[in-house]
Amino acid sequence: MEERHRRAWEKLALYPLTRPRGATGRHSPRRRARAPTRPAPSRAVPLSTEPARVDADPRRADEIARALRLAQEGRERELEHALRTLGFTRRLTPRALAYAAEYHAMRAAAGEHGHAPHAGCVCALDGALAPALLARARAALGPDARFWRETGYLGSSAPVGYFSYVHALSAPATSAMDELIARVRALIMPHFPLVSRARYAEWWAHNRAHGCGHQLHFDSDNEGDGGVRNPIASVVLFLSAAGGPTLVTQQTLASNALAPHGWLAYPRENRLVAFDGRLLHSVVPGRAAFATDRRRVTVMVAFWRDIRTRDPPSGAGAGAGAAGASALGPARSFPDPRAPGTPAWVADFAPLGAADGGLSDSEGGAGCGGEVRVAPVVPVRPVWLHVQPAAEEPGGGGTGGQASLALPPYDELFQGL
Ligand SMILES: O=C(O)CCC(=O)C(=O)O
Ligand SMILES: [Fe+2]
Repeated sequence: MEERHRRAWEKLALYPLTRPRGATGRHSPRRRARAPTRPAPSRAVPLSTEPARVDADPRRADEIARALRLAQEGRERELEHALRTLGFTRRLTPRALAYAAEYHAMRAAAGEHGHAPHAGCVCALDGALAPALLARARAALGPDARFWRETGYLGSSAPVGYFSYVHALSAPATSAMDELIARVRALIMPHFPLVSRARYAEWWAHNRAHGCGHQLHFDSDNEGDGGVRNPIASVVLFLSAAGGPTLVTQQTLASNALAPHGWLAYPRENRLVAFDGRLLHSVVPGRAAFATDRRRVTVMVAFWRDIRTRDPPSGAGAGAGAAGASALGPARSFPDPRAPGTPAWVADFAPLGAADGGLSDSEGGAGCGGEVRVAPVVPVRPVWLHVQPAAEEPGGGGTGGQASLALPPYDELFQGL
């Protein structure tokens, strides 16, 4: 791979985000692969089902939004033309961008063979949290939870960047988030045994409009500053069933090629999707055909053997607002509910305790009520198609060829955002 391409892909990992509004990924726009053309997403909170705009140039953003519509509607020929004009050379397969409803996607996938097995890469489980813990998680982080406004994730005119909280796994559970983390960890341990060596969990959350996606990215410590480091495993826990699926590909930062294989995991309340923390992943923008006013709310948990907690100098509060905004950032300690100045939302994370089925034993596994079931992930292969050069434009309705897997510059990939 050419060195400049390598650097662009590495920058991608320097990019963890909160993009409530923009729908980019865990990565701050200023660190995107091609910052001049992909600046900060608009601060406007997407409250509609409109796809998010992530391009600074409003005309280009409009054209990308139009291309997404073409992709979602299967208008291949117009799409190819639009993408060529925009300078994209590869595009996500219609399997992803025009994803079918989950049932149909599963049926279609079931008839195919030769997909990469997903074991060790990704797994999905339904019924992840016991009812009491799910209710607590929804009260604390559900679509209408005060967390979103108090932190400034939603409704704030001042930008709030990526922010996350770190919990030591050896410490006793003092919050519902500790209980959630213990539960999630116990559930994914059989699928990702290295998680048994994790000593910390980092969590963050997203609350997006249906049409908002999240760009392909690698989860990384401290937004990749000081070197990219991936977690052992990352988990997406759905608190609602809106928006597009999570796409996990087999590509890692060390890959010299685009991944041929990927998997789609569909949003469903209380579904957990866990994947190897090295893998490139994204959120596909929700299809207009399935539009809903409901929001796509997810809690992410990354498991780390080591991660440094990065607390601001004491005195700063833990929320947004005049005094507290500076306290938000990557890898903070979870606020102490008794500390002066702790924002009100922290109280929503009061622990359930064993009696309520929160953390019912040291593994958070037994007695949690409800049945946990393996949920489907839909294999996607190929992940990428070529945007045909003009001379080779297909006679119409072409599907584009499977893309050569040589790693192109990140910004040549059309992801619908
Ligand atoms: O919400 C999702 O499905 C995944 C989000 C994600 O990858 C992230 O926030 O790092
Ligand atoms: Fe991520």
